[in-house]
Amino acid sequence: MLITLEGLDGSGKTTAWEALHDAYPDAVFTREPTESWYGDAVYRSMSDEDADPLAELFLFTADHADHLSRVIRPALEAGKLVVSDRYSDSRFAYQAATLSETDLTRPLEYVQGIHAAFSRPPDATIYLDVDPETAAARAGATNKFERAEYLAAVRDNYEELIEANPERFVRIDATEPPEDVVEMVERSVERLLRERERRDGA
Ligand SMILES: Nc1ncnc2c1ncn2[C@@H]1O[C@H](COP(=O)(O)OP(=O)(O)OP(=O)(O)O)[C@@H](O)[C@H]1O
Ligand SMILES: Cc1cn([C@H]2C[C@H](O)[C@@H](COP(=O)(O)O)O2)c(=O)[nH]c1=O
Repeated sequence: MLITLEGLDGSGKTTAWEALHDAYPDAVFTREPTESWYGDAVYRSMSDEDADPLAELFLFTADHADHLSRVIRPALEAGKLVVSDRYSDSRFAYQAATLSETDLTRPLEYVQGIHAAFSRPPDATIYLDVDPETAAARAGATNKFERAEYLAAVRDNYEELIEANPERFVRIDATEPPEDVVEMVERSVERLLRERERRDGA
């Protein structure tokens, strides 16, 4: 089963992802951008204020393709639980926001269309919901995406994704204290695994 953690920068994904390690020692914990050379290229693009948005989308997408073939698909084929800190929804939400400043029409559909041909959608996605101002303040503007105005557009895209796939997303109020957010995430994962077991056994 593939569970992803999504949300704005600073929403607390990594805090929750780390907390889950103890509860699920046999699971595969992974993240995007990855630590491969494709991931390095992504970080290089993120540090360039003038990076071409379309070129940047394809760097992120190349990193995802490598992540899928090297980590995600083998782990799922081995029957593992996989928990990924960011995954394809990050591209849909972030790069669609970046591409909205170009001539490309319907960027959200465009980015989803690129993935449809080769990606593997998550079975469930935990969305840590936080307002853009809190997100930007927590994240500390360490990259060009961590600005409240841009994050507001990213959040609108996440909302569109949730509206289109309500059964896949679990929304958690990430403005609550960290220990409460972690507990809500842990309970959600427990419930998702129980439901999965019930479905598989039926
Ligand atoms: N619920 C919370 N309330 C207040 N601060 C929090 C909360 N969750 C996380 N933080 C703090 O916000 C900062 C970012 O947290 P974290 O790295 O977990 O977020 P993230 O979603 O993974 O961010 P990014 O996408 O930028 O990596 C950290 O300093 C963390 O301690
Ligand atoms: C996977 C992915 C990530 N991003 C952005 C979102 C964040 O600003 C950074 C990743 O930073 P982190 O602190 O290491 O989580 O990258 C993106 O724009 N598109 C993506 O697909």
